[in-house]
Amino acid sequence: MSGVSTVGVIMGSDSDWPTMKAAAEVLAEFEVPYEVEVVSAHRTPVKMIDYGRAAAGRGLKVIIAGAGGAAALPGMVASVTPLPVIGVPVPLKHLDGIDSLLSIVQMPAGVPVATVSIGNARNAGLLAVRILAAADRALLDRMSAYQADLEQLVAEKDAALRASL
Ligand SMILES: Nc1c(C(=O)O)ncn1[C@@H]1O[C@H](COP(=O)(O)O)[C@@H](O)[C@H]1O
Repeated sequence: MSGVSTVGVIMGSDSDWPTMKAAAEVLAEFEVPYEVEVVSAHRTPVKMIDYGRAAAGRGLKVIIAGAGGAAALPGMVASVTPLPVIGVPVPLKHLDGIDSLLSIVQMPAGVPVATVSIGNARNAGLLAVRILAAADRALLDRMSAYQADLEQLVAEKDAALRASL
């Protein structure tokens, strides 16, 4: 992951990585340069503000931010960067991620954070690719091919299911 990254994947704790790595995997699949870093609004507030303020200037185009529990990170980062931020609610032992989901999705007007479903970091990666693809014809074509593959996969599973009846 050397050179200029296009997507920043950040998370409140290293313990979020088992959930968040799915976002990194998608970015790798689509050959989108990305970086990964632990940044916490609660535990490392100065680092979080520095990261958010510097992100666009460093060449990042999208930030994916995952956090569990009282998930301030996605919204706080969104407040200090003009870049699109995608929040991933990370499910923890208590409350199953509902707390995180509500923390991320209930942003005040003026500071948007795109929110994916609980634990669905793969969709965060795919959404980041779509945002980038809006201004990148080659990436747009790859996203269309991915969608066609998905459709094909469902058709094959449907055929296999009906053949087993
Ligand atoms: N929600 C936040 C923030 C934040 O929003 O700034 N910083 C850490 N955390 C979350 O705390 C949980 C437990 O962290 P530990 O496993 O390190 O105790 C993690 O899911 C993390 O995202």
